[in-house]
Amino acid sequence: MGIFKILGLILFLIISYIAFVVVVPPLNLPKNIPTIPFYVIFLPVIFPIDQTELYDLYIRESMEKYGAVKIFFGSRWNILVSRSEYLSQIFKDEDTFAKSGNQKKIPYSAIAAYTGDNVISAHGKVWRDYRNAITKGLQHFDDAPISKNAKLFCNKIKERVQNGQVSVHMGPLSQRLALDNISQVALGFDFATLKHEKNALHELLIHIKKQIFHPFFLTFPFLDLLPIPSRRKTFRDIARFRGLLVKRVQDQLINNYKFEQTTFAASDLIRAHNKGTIDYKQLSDNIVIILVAGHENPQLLFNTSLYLLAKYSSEWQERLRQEVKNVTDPKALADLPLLNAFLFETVRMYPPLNTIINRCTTKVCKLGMDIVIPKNVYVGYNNFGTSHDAKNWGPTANDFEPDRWGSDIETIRKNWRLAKNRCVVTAFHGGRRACLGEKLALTEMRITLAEMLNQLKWSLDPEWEEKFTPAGPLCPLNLMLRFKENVAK
Ligand code: HEM
Repeated sequence: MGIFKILGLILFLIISYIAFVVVVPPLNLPKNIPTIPFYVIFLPVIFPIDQTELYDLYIRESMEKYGAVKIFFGSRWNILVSRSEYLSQIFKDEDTFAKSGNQKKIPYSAIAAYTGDNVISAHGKVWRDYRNAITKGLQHFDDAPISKNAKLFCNKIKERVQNGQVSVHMGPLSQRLALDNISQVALGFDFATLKHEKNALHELLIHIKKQIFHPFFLTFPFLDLLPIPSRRKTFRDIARFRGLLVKRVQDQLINNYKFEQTTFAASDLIRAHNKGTIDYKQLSDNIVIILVAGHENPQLLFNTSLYLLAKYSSEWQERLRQEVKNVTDPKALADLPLLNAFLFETVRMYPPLNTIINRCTTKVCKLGMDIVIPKNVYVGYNNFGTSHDAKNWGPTANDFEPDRWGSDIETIRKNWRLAKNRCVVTAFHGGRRACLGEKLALTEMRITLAEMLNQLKWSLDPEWEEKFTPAGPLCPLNLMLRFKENVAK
């Protein structure tokens, strides 16, 4: 056999192997749940379809019938769950469905280099050490910077309106707001992107995020193992960003010992580092994750809230405007029925983190009564599926109806707690691993939306195509809004 024939045969075998691994789930995965065809996950790359449409067309029926499906994602076959009973089991049985984030799943990838080993993805004692360090700072915080930033944010929009800008692209502006909020509330320094249009750290962040969340490398992370020059540069840029970020915290809190007198989450992390509970890399990883989770997730929810208030402007924007107009104490916003029902419904309709696959089975186990899952299988959850399932939410599951939460604040709060406890809204996870930033994120929403409702009126730009993101975080895609000043204050 000639050399070309041998090479051809080897190539054929490699391609067949890859095709077999991608096209067909491993034979040991449970047979009694459906398989979503492997190509489904690639459709948004080829066609203009968003993830809510993708879910409705290709996943919903199987998911609602069986509560779990097999799905190809991140170079492997996973089990994706949306039935509340299964979620409740996964959230409770931490030891069997152990957290296994990117640092374990794809340690060689750019995304793992970015966020490292942190409180969201760690497991066991390491996780407890991280969580103990940051809980207090994220639960008890000063909301004054949020109010100040909300005013700066409104001024930025007004400037654009006064300069004749017809519509505003909300993504970049809301990222500035979210970065300034989390850096001032939890990390003890000011990112200052609202004050300074040009901001080197912000520009570097935008640049590396584009590289990290490149759909191709996210789908095939093993490509990060190859010596591709542009990807090597991405790794260097990530290291530079992390170094600069930690230096900002260091200059602001460590070098002048300010961490000793402050209660920022970052101050507690520094104390844990000084006591030897965590090492320098763990300190850096957790500073990075506070910035990442602490700005991206509220930014998504904020954009979705603005979108829904624009879409239902005559009803919801006006009702909320009336409700907030005489409230002067930001803390009192937490007691307003309409504002809170609106926010809970927004989270239900469009959970900012839609699909999360970061748990790995530590042994052969049973999900529910009869889905047998082998060891070392990644299991994730689909928040959109859970909160749009008629079994959980009745025939109006797909409709935006804030009134479903109740009409007085006690009932609304009770229903929110119940929805989380019953795992029919899992947007903030639940149980021991529940999101530590829920209170902070909702405070940001209330304060900023109230400020905006008082100062501005907005509508959807008629040119904007009403679509959500194709994959990953869920929010309106490239949202464009038109603003005018609220003169009848
Ligand atoms: C709308 C905003 C937010 C949403 C929807 C959200 C959602 C979530 C979700 C789904 C998880 C669990 C992730 C998983 O299963 O692996 C989580 C965990 C976490 N979130 Fe958030 N989050 C938000 C805002 C924030 C903010 C502002 C912070 C502040 C830093 C934050 C900090 C955390 C932390 C520390 C955890 C890990 C908790 C643990 O495992 O012990 N989140 N969040």
